[in-house]
Amino acid sequence: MLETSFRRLSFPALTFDPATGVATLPYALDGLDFAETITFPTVDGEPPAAFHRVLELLHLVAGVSYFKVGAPPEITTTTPLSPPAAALLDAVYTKGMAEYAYRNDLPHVLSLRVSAPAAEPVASPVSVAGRRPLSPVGGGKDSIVTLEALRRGGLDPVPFAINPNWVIQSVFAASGLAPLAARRKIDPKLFELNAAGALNGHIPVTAVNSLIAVATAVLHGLGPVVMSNERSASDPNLVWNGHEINHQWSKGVEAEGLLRGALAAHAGLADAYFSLLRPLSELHIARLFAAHTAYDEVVTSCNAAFKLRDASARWCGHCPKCRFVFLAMAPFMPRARLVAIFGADLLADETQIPGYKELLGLDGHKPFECVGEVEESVVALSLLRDSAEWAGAPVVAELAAAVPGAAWAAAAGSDVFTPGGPHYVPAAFAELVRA
Ligand SMILES: CC(=O)N[C@H]1[C@@H](OP(=O)(O)OP(=O)(O)OC[C@H]2O[C@@H](n3ccc(=O)[nH]c3=O)[C@H](O)[C@@H]2O)O[C@H](CO)[C@@H](O)[C@@H]1O[C@H](C)C(=O)N[C@@H](C)C(=O)N[C@@H](CCC(=O)O)C(=O)O
Ligand SMILES: Nc1ncnc2c1ncn2[C@@H]1O[C@H](COP(=O)(O)OP(=O)(O)OP(=O)(O)O)[C@@H](O)[C@H]1O
Repeated sequence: MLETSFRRLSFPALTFDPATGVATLPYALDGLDFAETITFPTVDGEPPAAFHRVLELLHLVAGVSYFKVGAPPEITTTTPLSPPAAALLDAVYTKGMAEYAYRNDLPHVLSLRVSAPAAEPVASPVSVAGRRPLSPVGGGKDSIVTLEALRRGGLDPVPFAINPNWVIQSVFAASGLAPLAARRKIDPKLFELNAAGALNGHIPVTAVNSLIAVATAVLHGLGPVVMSNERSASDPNLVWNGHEINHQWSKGVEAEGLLRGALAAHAGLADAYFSLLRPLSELHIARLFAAHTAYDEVVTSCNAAFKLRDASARWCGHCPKCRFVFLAMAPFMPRARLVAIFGADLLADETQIPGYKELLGLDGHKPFECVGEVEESVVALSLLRDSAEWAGAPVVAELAAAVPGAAWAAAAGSDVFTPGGPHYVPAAFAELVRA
């Protein structure tokens, strides 16, 4: 039984104006019309054919924001799709929308299919691996580690962001590299509908950002888009009705493989997208970040700083991501430096204990946030328990007493500092984050 009266999401033709760089992506949810605009940094001349093909994928993927107003059972496009492109779309609307389906109790979303005419995949995709990489910057520690690794490897990366706020602009400035930026404007009608109580929820935003980044790279004749998505992004938060629910699905390795396949088959682009940090744990990335002090005054991983409205200035200090990143960085930097970065000492604040218990697997499930695995939190705590600087911090002391012996034993044998797991990092890049 469907809980929605909407029948179909469809995709009227998109347009692109090379003079202004504006792509207009229209959507129709039964009688409701929406249009999202993306303003790309312009270049002289006509864009390559591959750019239009990437825009087609972007148009279809970015429809998730409008789909979620009604969760219609039909999603229909007239754009012909080869099997790899269709596989990406099906997964984005089901696995990418799984948290939305779970929270709104809409199980039909988990088995939707995107209806499209069939197409043949591009026969011989062309590799872009040898060109300058585009390095998306999210304002947090991960993309700083990637940017600096690419720079150290002599690859001359171009930093890139969508709607860079002051945090991201400050990261650009601290890097000293010349960036590119795109503007994304969601149809304001969506916010009016949300305010009026429409269905709402999480969307796989990294899939949208990734395709905007690839389109920008193609437009500017650049090479691979090098993401900063870590190993634990692939792990689900929970299982519901037999389906994995992963808040970070479009940051995970399955989405990465599907996007690569769709870019090759639909746009003829090989090696156009990968995550440099995929083999690494969050804790490992935090250790690498500690070597870069130039970003301390600006680095911000807290999602509250990236809201479209009422964003916090930097770290809010009371969300799961703030708690996790504080814990992950603490073993690798002096306490005074960490407190200066966050503007607070979260491990001295006993009100944080219930939130830390969730991260340590002592309560509830892994929060719907970008946080590492329980094992990473336990390993970080074990390092702090043995540290002269941190062992006496009230939160460390109380948590250390609460963690059971079996968890300490698992942490002792943990592989969190051993790169591993499935990844798409090309051989030429693999050594960059080993140092
Ligand atoms: C910043 C944030 O975490 N936002 C999530 C939050 O939305 P909120 O209403 O608090 O603020 P806004 O982000 O300003 O959104 C306003 C409304 O607009 C909708 N919307 C936004 C972006 C978009 O691309 N499409 C949209 O429809 C949004 O739904 C709001 O109604 O809660 C929302 C509901 O759960 C989340 O959808 C918002 O998440 C943003 C899309 C976002 O950018 N989140 C990332 C920080 C994020 O969660 N990243 C994940 C990776 C997820 C993935 O698979 O890619 C992570 O890093 O773990
Ligand atoms: N506004 C944006 N523009 C371009 N890329 C973005 C943007 N926001 C996030 N990203 C990219 O999406 C991926 C996931 O973002 P995420 O927020 O996890 O990374 P981060 O900000 O680098 O680090 P942290 O995990 O510490 O917040 C990263 O590759 C990041 O560079």
